[in-house]
Amino acid sequence: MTTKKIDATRFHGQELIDTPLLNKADAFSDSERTTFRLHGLLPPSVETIETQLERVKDAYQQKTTDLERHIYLRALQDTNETLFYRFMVENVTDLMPMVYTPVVGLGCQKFSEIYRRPRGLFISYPLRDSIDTILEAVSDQDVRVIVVTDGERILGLGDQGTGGMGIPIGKLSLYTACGGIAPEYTLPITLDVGTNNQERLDDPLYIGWRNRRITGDEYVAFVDAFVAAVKRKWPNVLLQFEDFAQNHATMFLERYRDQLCMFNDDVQGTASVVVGTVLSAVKVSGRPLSDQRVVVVGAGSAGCGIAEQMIQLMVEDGVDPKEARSRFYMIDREGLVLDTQQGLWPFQAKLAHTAADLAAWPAGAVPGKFSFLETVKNAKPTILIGVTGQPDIFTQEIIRTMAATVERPIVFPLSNPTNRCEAQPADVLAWTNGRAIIGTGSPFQPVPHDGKLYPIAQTNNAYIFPGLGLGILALGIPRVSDGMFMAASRALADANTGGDGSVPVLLPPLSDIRAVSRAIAIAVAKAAIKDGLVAAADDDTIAAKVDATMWNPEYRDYVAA
Ligand SMILES: NC(=O)C1=CN([C@@H]2O[C@H](COP(=O)(O)OP(=O)(O)OC[C@H]3O[C@@H](n4cnc5c(N)ncnc54)[C@H](O)[C@@H]3O)[C@@H](O)[C@H]2O)C=CC1
Ligand SMILES: CC(=O)C(=O)O
Ligand SMILES: [Mg+2]
Repeated sequence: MTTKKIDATRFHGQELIDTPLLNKADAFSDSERTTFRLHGLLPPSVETIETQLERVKDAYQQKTTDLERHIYLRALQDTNETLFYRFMVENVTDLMPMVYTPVVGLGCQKFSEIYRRPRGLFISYPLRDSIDTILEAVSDQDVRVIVVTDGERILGLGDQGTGGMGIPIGKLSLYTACGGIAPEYTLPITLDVGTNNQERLDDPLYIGWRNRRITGDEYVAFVDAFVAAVKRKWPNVLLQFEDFAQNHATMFLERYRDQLCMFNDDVQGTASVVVGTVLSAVKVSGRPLSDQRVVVVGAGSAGCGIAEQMIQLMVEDGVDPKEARSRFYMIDREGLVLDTQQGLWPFQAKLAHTAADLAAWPAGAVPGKFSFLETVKNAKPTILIGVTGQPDIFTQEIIRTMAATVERPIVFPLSNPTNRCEAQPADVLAWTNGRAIIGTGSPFQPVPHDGKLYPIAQTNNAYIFPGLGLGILALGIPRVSDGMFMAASRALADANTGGDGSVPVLLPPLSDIRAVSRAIAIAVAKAAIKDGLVAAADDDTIAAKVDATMWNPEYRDYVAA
């Protein structure tokens, strides 16, 4: 039995109904209607949330396109958050694709067109001297988690300018639906520094700052000013960077990670979910981790983050650090990343191969280079990961070449949304006669093959950040360490039951995501204690703090403040 919570509010009448965090619509009780002067503003029937949900389900089922479903859910969120989250939590597998990838991608592309009412903060460059004042606009709110983007690399869809706001809103919806973080703690922010997307600039409906992106020192100074203002206003907040362009993601991570409680989801959250899923895939493959060779296609934020955490995993498994690094082959637009390549970012250079490493390989078609296919032929990877945003680059030839030398190829085309995925799971399974062990970034239906149904593991950072955030908030962890991500990966792998073994099952079902997030939160808390970030606590205390932090979407009784 849940205890009914009582909240005090100073809002009355229409203002109370118009506040999505507090609104209960016609579920306000008779006495609340009297206290808050709601009689007459609502029809006489007093309903339960269950009855309201029936109406929501009916309305949702009337929608005929995914974009309409997205708009409907966003409108519900902007009207009655408790009801929205109840609907989400009870139907997470079906609804997550509508508020998150893949449909949020379209939501970002059409953000200005479908814009209804504001949510979160838009901090535009022309207002750069007023950031503190802008943050004051939400000073009523107890902000504990911020997701911030500048909209430059939205999923695999490139620069969406202010439309990128769909991503912080979607990510924070998952913090609540999947991780149990109270919605009142969450704040989406878009840093509007312009856009280089000409279609957006030419669109009369575009709601952003109609300017090309500011760059260089001006841009960095603006982000610095934003982070400094956040620290002043909410010194203990968790700040998640999301969908920044490659040249900024790792740079800001290094710049701020010791200054406040922050992380970059595309670099670290992605690496963490990949490591968690790889741990399960390696079990299925029957080949020990120490014996795996990995080709990562897309040497960007996600790709290099994944490689670094996987190297760490191998090292923890007993492989010599240099040897572990040598097992990774990063492919970018020019083929295999080599140390002779001009213009590598430092995080790419650390993963580059030297000519000496590859002395045994026959020369490539282009002297001094190795194409993706040539690398697959020579390196004989057991694991292939795609994070390029380029659809279909895992061709039949690539997959068949890989599968010729490995019994159970582990193939993870991880780019989002669905139309940016590097390969169709059904093709990969067909090309490998059902031998491939597959993970994708966006959801795919299970694939029928040879009389069996193969589930496709949604290897998305959404399995990690809600639980990570829950652990951080529950214990008041002040910084985010690498150890916390590794603990999250291992907790994710531990939460996987593996099914009956007839087909690869790499991740627990999304329907269990709140329990998974709880387990991740506890593991993250223990890692933070181990890393000396917070005071020691026993297991029961940690679990109790995590449970006490988890918010459930149920109506509270209100009393006047
Ligand atoms: N499944 C998940 O949880 C996540 C998936 N992703 C996906 O990964 C993709 C990349 O994200 P980031 O690494 O942040 O972007 P990024 O821009 O930092 O990196 C992408 C890299 O791919 C390279 N690339 C582009 N075309 C290529 C080609 N044909 N061959 C080889 N390399 C090529 C680019 O040069 C760049 O270095 C996006 O589509 C994103 O949706 C990102 C984060 C999480
Ligand atoms: C999932 C995610 O963070 C991305 O595709 O960017
Ligand atoms: Mg992202």
